[in-house]
Amino acid sequence: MKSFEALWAELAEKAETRPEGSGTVAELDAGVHQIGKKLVEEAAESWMAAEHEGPERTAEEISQLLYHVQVMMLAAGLSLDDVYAHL
Ligand SMILES: N=c1c2ncn([C@@H]3O[C@H](COP(=O)(O)OP(=O)(O)OP(=O)(O)O)[C@@H](O)[C@H]3O)c2ncn1[C@@H]1O[C@H](COP(=O)(O)O)[C@@H](O)[C@H]1O
Repeated sequence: MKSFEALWAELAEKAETRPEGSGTVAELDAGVHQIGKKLVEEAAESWMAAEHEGPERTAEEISQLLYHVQVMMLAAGLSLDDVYAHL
């Protein structure tokens, strides 16, 4: 099982090393506008799953939302601490 911090470490390394075939690298190259659309889409899908589809689908959609949050953080040049400072 992967934690939020472990996923962050993995994505930050991919952003740095830009391996071939990485969806994260492709998303970062697509830019903040495209990442924002995915973020909103996954937020809406999380909401719909919570309202209509049960806990397992909701967890799946929220995991995708967390992934896109991290991609947006990378695109915005933020660190975990930059965000944690506001929690
Ligand atoms: N956790 C994720 C992750 N969550 C979501 N996504 C992406 O977000 C997309 C989800 O968008 P969609 O809603 O269109 O997907 P869908 O297939 O229609 O699924 P549903 O929403 O309908 O359930 C997926 O197809 C992936 O491209 C993710 N892409 C990658 N990761 C992890 O990130 C790491 C790095 O991945 P790469 O950069 O691709 O190597 C790996 O550990 C991956 O497991």
